[in-house]
Amino acid sequence: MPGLFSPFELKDVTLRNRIAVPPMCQYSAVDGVSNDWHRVHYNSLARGGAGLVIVEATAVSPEGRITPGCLGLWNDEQAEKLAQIAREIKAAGAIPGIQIGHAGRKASANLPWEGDDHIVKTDPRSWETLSPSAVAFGSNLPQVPQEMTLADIARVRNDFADATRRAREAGFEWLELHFAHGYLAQSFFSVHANQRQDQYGGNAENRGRFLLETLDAVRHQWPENLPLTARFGVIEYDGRDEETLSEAIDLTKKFRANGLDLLSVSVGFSTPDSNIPWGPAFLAPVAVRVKREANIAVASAWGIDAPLIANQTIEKGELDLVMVGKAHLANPNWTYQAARDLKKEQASWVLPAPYAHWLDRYRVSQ
Ligand SMILES: Cc1cc2c(cc1C)N(C[C@H](O)[C@H](O)[C@H](O)COP(=O)(O)O)c1[nH]c(=O)[nH]c(=O)c1N2
Ligand SMILES: CC(=O)[C@H]1CCCN(Cc2ccccc2)C1
Repeated sequence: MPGLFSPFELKDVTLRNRIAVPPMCQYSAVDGVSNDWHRVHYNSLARGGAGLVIVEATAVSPEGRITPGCLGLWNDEQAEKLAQIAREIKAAGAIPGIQIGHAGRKASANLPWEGDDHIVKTDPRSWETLSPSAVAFGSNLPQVPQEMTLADIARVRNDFADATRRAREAGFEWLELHFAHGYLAQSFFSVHANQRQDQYGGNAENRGRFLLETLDAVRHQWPENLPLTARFGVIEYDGRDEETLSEAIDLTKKFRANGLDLLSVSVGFSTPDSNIPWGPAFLAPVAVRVKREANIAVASAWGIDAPLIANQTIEKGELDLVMVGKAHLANPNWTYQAARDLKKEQASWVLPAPYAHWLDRYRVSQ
């Protein structure tokens, strides 16, 4: 059986295969509440056969959203609606995951297809953004954020803990902290964004403090028997990569010692002046290095959407989980297609009976 279709056990959770749908914002919420768009979207992905479906970046507070269309988990109405999605993902045979985060200085932005830039301050939809320091990201996100006070830091940390409790009560079985992509937690770790002089800034230990403290607050709310994971930007492609990677691996070892079960390895996106080597599976070698040096289970994404390559990364023991993003937007049944490409004929292994029964028996086309 191809490694890609072998089960994956982590704590008390077993994924039916090594394929995950990573979080992908839908920018379709109102006041952070999910609706039928999200229900149909996540149901179709779960029915497509992936082992794990992670609900998109869900903000721990209103100002933590990237755009006004982002999901939130700061109130009970949002949690109730998301609970239905968690139930439906599970009913389709996938594990329901959710990513929680805070957008930091990248918040208060227009939808990607409506500019992907900061909402002008005179627009009533805009809000003040927060970050470790009053340093703007730049480029399409020029707004200078407010430097967080120690009280702000404590509040946001508690928001993460509250959102974790709601995620658990909503029935999610896999939690991913958004510590990547230039958002708030990544900004604390970033030398570009964090110029604080207090215990949250300066050396790598201080720049990792917010992430570790948040992990600790979350761990006390999340069940010991369910996977607690984080997506973390371990490299910026900003000319400082060896240092960033080394610091990131050290911090990942601390994450693991403090209860993290898996790291979803990603890019920092902390500066517009980066030189990302876009290409098929470009990040896989970095993920392998994190896995080996930090000795933690890893998932990775970024162009790992050719079944043969995806299968290879699992069979060579490089990755534990492959995250297939945009390819799932093009084809929610990507997992079934991968099973066919890898000559794993039994569709019933990846599709629900109403589809698989007929595909197993009466497929006339190739
Ligand atoms: C529309 C959309 C929306 C999102 C994303 C991407 C896209 C295309 N990505 C990144 C995504 O999870 C994945 O890491 C990248 O797309 C790279 O993987 P692929 O090359 O697409 O398989 C993303 N990542 C994340 O950690 N949280 C998120 O909510 C989102 N949202
Ligand atoms: C929320 C989040 O992490 C997402 C939002 C959309 C852009 N994502 C990052 C991305 C950059 C380039 C291509 C695809 C994805 C990050």
